[in-house]
Amino acid sequence: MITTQPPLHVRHATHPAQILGFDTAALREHYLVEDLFTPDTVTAVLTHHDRIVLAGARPASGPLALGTWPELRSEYFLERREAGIVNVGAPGRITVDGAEFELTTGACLYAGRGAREVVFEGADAAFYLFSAPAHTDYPTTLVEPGQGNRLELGDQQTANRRIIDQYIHADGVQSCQIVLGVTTLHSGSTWNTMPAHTHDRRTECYLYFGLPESERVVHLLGEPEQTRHLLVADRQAVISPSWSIHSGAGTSAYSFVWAMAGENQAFSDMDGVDVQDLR
Ligand SMILES: O=C[C@H](O)[C@@H](O)CC(=O)C(=O)O
Ligand SMILES: [Zn+2]
Repeated sequence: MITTQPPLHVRHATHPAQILGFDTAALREHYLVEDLFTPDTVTAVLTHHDRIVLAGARPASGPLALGTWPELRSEYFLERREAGIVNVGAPGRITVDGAEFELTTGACLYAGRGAREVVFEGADAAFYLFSAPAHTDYPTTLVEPGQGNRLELGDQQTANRRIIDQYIHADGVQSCQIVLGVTTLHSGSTWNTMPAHTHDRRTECYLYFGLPESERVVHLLGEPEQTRHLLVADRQAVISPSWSIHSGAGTSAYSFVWAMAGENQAFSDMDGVDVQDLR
């Protein structure tokens, strides 16, 4: 069993006034998460925005165990936390306290508070984990790709035709805080989440995947009236504080895992912004 785990990268929360003075490097340092998927390693970032932990696990040459980090002051990672995990690589397996779950590409596993041992397997699997503090235990549950609640949004005319699969949400797999799903763009569409929105009660993170290596997503962030952008590659994540829009246009079609945590789980609790009001 491999348990390679570099130190937890801790990122402090930021105020919307700060982003106005950030140059490209500072924007990337605060909001972009690169290099989550190092072979035989669990890599993690803690953001103080809603105390979310983002992690990547790549069990390349054997089973890889999820450990904890000293900053969490916990005996094991899920002692006071829950996690939503999506496989963004080739099929693999996750074993949670002895129970085995096979995850095909795009499958989602909810691991509830109290699960002591989480082990990842699959030479070409790549597991993306989104975790938030939890106040009670909910059962560990697998959702096959496309088996959540499916929404068809957007239009080919506005280049934003996309499928939103909701997996962990109020009417689906139960959780304390996490709301999570996968959005997939139809071929020829480029825009996600346009018209854009904020939701002051939750932090949201996107993990882009299925994007060819030579392509990029131009991801918009910041307050709606003063936006900034990041150029994002495959398997990179973006942290959007509650005050930030989160929307992107790819140079080709792509998918992304969107996941939120905070005050409520109401998916429709968003403050929409008209396209012409963005700056
Ligand atoms: O709060 C919800 C999230 O931003 C995403 O679900 C939006 C999304 O996937 C999309 O519109 O493409
Ligand atoms: Zn959102």
